Amino acid sequence: MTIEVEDLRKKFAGKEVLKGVSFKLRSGSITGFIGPNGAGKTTTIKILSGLLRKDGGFVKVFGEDPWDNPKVMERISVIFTNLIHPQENTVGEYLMDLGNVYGKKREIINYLIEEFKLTPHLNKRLYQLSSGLAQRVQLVAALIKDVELIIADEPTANLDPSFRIEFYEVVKELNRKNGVTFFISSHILSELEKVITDVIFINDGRITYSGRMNKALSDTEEEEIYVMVDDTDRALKLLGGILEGPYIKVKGKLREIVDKLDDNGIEIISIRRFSLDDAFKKFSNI
Ligand SMILES: Nc1ncnc2c1ncn2[C@@H]1O[C@H](COP(=O)(O)OP(=O)(O)OP(=O)(O)O)[C@@H](O)[C@H]1O
Repeated sequence: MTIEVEDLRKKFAGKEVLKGVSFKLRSGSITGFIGPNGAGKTTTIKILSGLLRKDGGFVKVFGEDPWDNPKVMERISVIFTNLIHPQENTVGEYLMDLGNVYGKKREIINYLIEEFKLTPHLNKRLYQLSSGLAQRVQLVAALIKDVELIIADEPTANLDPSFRIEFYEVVKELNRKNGVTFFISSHILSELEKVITDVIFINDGRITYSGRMNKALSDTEEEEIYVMVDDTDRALKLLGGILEGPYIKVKGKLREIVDKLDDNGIEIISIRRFSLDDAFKKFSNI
C-alpha cells in the first residue's frame, strides 16, 4: 500500500481540523483528493509530506511515518501551489542540479523544459517567477525525480488552460508507462474527472468517501440521470424523480429514459449523467 492513514488527527490552536481521517491509497491509482475550502486537504498533504507533525493517529507512506523517517521522501515528489525551493538559483541551475542528483539524462531534462516551455526562462532566478511559471518549474522538478508517488496540492491552480491540459497528459503518461501513483487535490473537478481512477472526499476533517471513481459516481445499481425537458410537469409524472434546479434527477438507464420521453413527445433540452460535481455535493453535504 502506497499510503495508509488511520484515525489521523491535527489541531491548530486547540481547534481540531483533522478529526480522525482514515484512508488507503491504492498503488498505481490516480486518486483525486476532494473537499470544500478548509476541509483539511492541505493539512493532510503536509503531514503526508513530513512537513507537519500529526497530533494523533497513524500515517504510513511506503511503510514509514514521513515525520520520523524523512528519507522516505526520496521516493516521493510533492507539488504545492507555491514554490518552496532555494530561491536564489536560476531555473536552469535548479533543474540541472536536480537532474544530477537524480541521475537523469540531459536529454530528458531538456525534453521536459521544452514541453513546459521553460527555455526562455532558464536564466531567471526562482524568486523572480510569476506563480504560473513557478508552478511549471515545480512540475518539471517533480518529473525529474524518478519517484513512485507524486502528491500534488492544487497543482494546476496557477496554470493557464494549455498547461493544465499538458500537466494531466503527463500525469496519465507517467501513470501508464512508469506506474507512478498520484494523489492530487484540486477544485477543478471537470479536469480531475477525466483522469482519476479513484477518489477520496473529505469534509470538515473527516473522510466521507474513499474508493473507485465509478463507484463514487453510481453507488446504486441504476445510474442517476439529470434531464432538462420542454415540459417538466409531464416528464416528472412520467419518470418520477425529483426536481433539482432546472433538471429532473431520476434513477434509471439513459437509453430507456430517452426512449420514454421521445415516445411521449417530450423534447430533451439537456441530459447528463451524475458527475464528479454531483458527487462532491453529495459527499460534502451541500
Ligand atoms: N497553520 C495554521 N494555523 C491555524 N489554522 C490552520 C493552519 N493551517 C490550516 N488551518 C486551518 O485548518 C483548516 C483546514 O485547512 P486546510 O488548509 O487543510 O484546508 P483545505 O481543505 O486545504 O482548504 P482549501 O481548499 O481552501 O485549500 C482550516 O480551517 C484552516 O483555517
